[in-house]
Amino acid sequence: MSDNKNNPHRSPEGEQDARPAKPGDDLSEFDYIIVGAGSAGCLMANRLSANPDHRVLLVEAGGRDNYHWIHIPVGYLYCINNPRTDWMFRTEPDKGLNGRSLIYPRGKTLGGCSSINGMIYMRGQARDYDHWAEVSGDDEWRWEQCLADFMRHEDHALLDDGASSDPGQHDFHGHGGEWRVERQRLNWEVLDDFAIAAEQAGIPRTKDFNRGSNEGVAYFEVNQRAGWRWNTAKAFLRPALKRSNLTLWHSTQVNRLLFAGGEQGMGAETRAGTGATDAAKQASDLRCTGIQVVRDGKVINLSAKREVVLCAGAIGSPHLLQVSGVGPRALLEEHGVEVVKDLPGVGENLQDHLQIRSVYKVTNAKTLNAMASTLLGKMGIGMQYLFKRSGPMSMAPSQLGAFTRSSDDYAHPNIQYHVQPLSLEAFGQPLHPFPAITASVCNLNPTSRGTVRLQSADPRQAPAIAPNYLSTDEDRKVAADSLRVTRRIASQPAFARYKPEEIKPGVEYQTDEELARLAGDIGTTIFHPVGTTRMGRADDPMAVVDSRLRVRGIQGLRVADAGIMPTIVSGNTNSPTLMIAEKAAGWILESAVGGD
Ligand SMILES: Cc1cc2nc3c(=O)[nH]c(=O)nc-3n(C[C@H](O)[C@H](O)[C@H](O)COP(=O)(O)OP(=O)(O)OC[C@H]3O[C@@H](n4cnc5c(N)ncnc54)[C@H](O)[C@@H]3O)c2cc1C
Repeated sequence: MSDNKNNPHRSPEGEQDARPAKPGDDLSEFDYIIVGAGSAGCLMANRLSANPDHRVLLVEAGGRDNYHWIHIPVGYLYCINNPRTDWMFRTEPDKGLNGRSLIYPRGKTLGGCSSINGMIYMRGQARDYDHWAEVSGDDEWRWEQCLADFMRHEDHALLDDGASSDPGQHDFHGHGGEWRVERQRLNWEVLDDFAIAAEQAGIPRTKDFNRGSNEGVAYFEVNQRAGWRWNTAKAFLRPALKRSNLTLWHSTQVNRLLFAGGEQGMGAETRAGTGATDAAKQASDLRCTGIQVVRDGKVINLSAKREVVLCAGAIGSPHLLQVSGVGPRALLEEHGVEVVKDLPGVGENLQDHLQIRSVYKVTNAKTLNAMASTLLGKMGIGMQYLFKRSGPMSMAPSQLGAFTRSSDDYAHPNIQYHVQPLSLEAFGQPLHPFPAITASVCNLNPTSRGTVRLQSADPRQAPAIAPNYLSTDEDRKVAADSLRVTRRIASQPAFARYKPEEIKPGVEYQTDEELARLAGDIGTTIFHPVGTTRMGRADDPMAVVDSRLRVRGIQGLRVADAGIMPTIVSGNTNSPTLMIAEKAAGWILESAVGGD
């Protein structure tokens, strides 16, 4: 292909990502094709391309991560709900939220959600991973094994000097990897006192949330480097792009997966029936052979000799599977999609953390509301960042964290706090004109389950996202109890000097029923959708992937992103997703060596 415009190795936006073809290269054939350059996809591209013999293509729907607000931490506020960086999804009206529909941010740029997220470094609890091992029947998912994969790519700032006064730091943290973890660069007196109040309310101080039990209160650690956001594009992708065997196509949406084989060729299962013998035959025959993209108005098919790896996230991966004919038969047929493989679990089992944001108006306190309300204040904030890379512009939106129990019914922490020195009516709205803090609390282990379902056979049309929040009695009870825990903390002596006034949800509401309804009024996503392509044992009909993340009944296809979590982790989901990708990459490379 001499015409660069039609050369699939050329990025649509310029030369930077183009890779010169070597003589004899088939320009449409790779060993591995990775769909999505988000949190998982960037790590995956790095690992698979480390062997120069592997030709790897990474395809991302969003553009480059060259928007300044991606890199300045506070810019999070400007990346959410911005079509330059966000898919701009909305949820279906949700009964548990009293009929409200939420904006549902998902990163659409290199780095994916890691380019627009809150940067909190959190692994969850050991019991989360031990549970995955039980559900999947594979001890590789036990906490000890997962810990090794967390540490494999970690670069913890407390180990920068080669030693730490805390010996535990070496046992639980890595250094020299790509994924930078630092302490935050500012603190707030009002949050310091909130932490003391939490202690007075019975939540112990912790020095590290990431050793298997995150119980306690502390400032979060963040994925930043010297005051800049550290997204996965910078960490994993940029260094790998120097390799001539890695090709990146950004601004290119994958429209569907391509298949071959099965009982009667592509789409066999629809025609061949679903008897056990057929299923066994398809399991050995049906193969994902590549992807289809549209570039410059042209349909291009690209083939993967070894594997296609889906890293399109908990919304993008099930949607792509469904429009490609892999999903619940009835749903696909309803939308006129030919069934390639009837997998009822695709798009089911959506889990998310619902944050319930209590707002306390305070007096005698410095908060961002007041600082950012005057021109002088704004200039001061700008100067602090310019000269010291600190101050509110370096700020992760949630600074102080706490993990505790909503009631004595729980043997382990089942709620998480994100405490912010600011308040607003809703994301995208201005800060309140009075000093206030927000104590956001979420149920870490919700029992409500939602769905992601295609609405059309056209891959460009967004799927219907229905989280189904607060749809179980247990979740409504935890919501009510967690609001009571918030009140208990705010009423402790250490916080009294701020004369906290609960303006949301409002002290007049006290019963379980009232509080659960209010949780529905003020609850919103904390941006952690997972579970929609979940892993499980062979006899689990709703499992989409096996414990090594291979899509059931289809060769050459894996999912390695947040969607594979059978149950949501008890904490933020970004670094657990990287751990998943790290494991998956290891298995993919092992298969390559074994000729699998
Ligand atoms: C606003 C926000 C705040 C958050 N805060 C935190 C936090 O502080 N800490 C934390 O741990 N977690 C946080 N999270 C969650 C965390 O970032 C995600 O769980 C994690 O990034 C998911 O990674 P992923 O690889 O599964 O998906 P993503 O990072 O979403 O990557 C998927 C990629 O695939 C691309 N894609 C999708 N479909 C296609 C297609 N058809 N063709 C080509 N490309 C496609 C997308 O554009 C995207 O780049 C937050 C998330 C958001 C949105």
